[in-house]
Amino acid sequence: MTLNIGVIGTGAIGQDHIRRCSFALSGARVVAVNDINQDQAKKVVSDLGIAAEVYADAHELINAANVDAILVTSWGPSHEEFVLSAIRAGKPVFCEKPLAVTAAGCKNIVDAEMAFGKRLVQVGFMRPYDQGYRALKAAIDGGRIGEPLMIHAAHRNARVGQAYATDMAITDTLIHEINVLGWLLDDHYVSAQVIFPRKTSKALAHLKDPQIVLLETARGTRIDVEVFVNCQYGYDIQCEVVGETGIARLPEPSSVQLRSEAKLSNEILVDWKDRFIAAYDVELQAFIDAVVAGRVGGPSAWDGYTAAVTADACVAAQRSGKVEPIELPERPAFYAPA
Ligand SMILES: NC(=O)c1ccc[n+]([C@@H]2O[C@H](COP(=O)([O-])OP(=O)(O)OC[C@H]3O[C@@H](n4cnc5c(N)ncnc54)[C@H](O)[C@@H]3O)[C@@H](O)[C@H]2O)c1
Ligand SMILES: O[C@H]1[C@H](O)[C@@H](O)[C@H](O)[C@@H](O)[C@H]1O
Repeated sequence: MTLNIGVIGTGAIGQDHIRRCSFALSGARVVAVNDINQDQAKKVVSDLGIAAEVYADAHELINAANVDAILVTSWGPSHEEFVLSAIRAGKPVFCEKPLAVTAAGCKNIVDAEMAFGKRLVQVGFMRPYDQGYRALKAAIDGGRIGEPLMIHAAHRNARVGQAYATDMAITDTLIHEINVLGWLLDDHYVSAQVIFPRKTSKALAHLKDPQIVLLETARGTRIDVEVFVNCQYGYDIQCEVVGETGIARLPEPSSVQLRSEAKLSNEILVDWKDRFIAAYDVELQAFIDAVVAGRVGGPSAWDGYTAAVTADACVAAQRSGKVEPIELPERPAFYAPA
């Protein structure tokens, strides 16, 4: 069976996912697209040369008889509406992060999915599909470094645009660490604090950059994450786990090591699309395969919700300067790992 996919949002990652569903992955094709910028949606379809219908209305796309599953890749604030609409239609939906821009919005999705009675939602947290993070988790779970005590992490973007605000360092950027570090440790967060070091002159006036986020997990592991979104030099993701008997470090993406002009050097990537290209392929192929097999797996709406609750506490910590508690409700049996 070929899965017929409808895509809402044909911006940067929407185009990337349409391309991979159409040309890189197997078992699916994109038959419908929508964007509030209809000209852009039309251009994407024509540039890629795919036979997809351009819908003026996202809800019509969701309910179209020939659309089996939905990808939501529009702006964050529109995600909740489209995911709820997909659940109402009983269709599997892959939603890019964030699942919704508020914890309350994510909870609405969790409630709707539980009321439907079957998992339909996969959230686009791709890092657990990255080979490097998987190797790191295998080292931790295999007891190679003893119990994890601390994590030192960094999430650096070369630069961000005018629309990027101080709280987006949490809701748009740190959200990946919130997800992947919880998954790495199989633990959840109990408190957050945010510290603002000296501000870089490369950030726009309204943005506090860099930031250091301190997280504490239920088992007492302490995590520091440097979020630095105008670092200039590249897209750089670092993660070092300090355990009782050793240290495990996220591998660098592979690149040719050059000995040239009296220098030993490796290239650093600059674009998130390249850094996680394989992880995006694996996560979307997993979604397609699962839906074809009649189920949905991967990061769940509950994962999206708990990430949002944690992010809310971090944003509160940005504003208060204090250590903010994180209170998570018990995970419902509905979302127990398979
Ligand atoms: N997993 C990742 O690593 C990753 C990477 C990039 C972006 N994202 C997420 O993907 C989403 C999109 O990001 P992007 O970088 O592609 O942004 P973008 O601005 O390039 O594209 C967003 C698109 O959504 C469209 N849009 C906005 N509101 C809409 C609506 N109501 N209905 C239909 N279309 C609408 C816009 O016109 C635009 O074309 C964001 O939530 C972002 O956080 C995730
Ligand atoms: O939407 C993007 C994307 O999620 C990237 O992975 C992250 O590094 C950026 O900070 C964020 O703006």
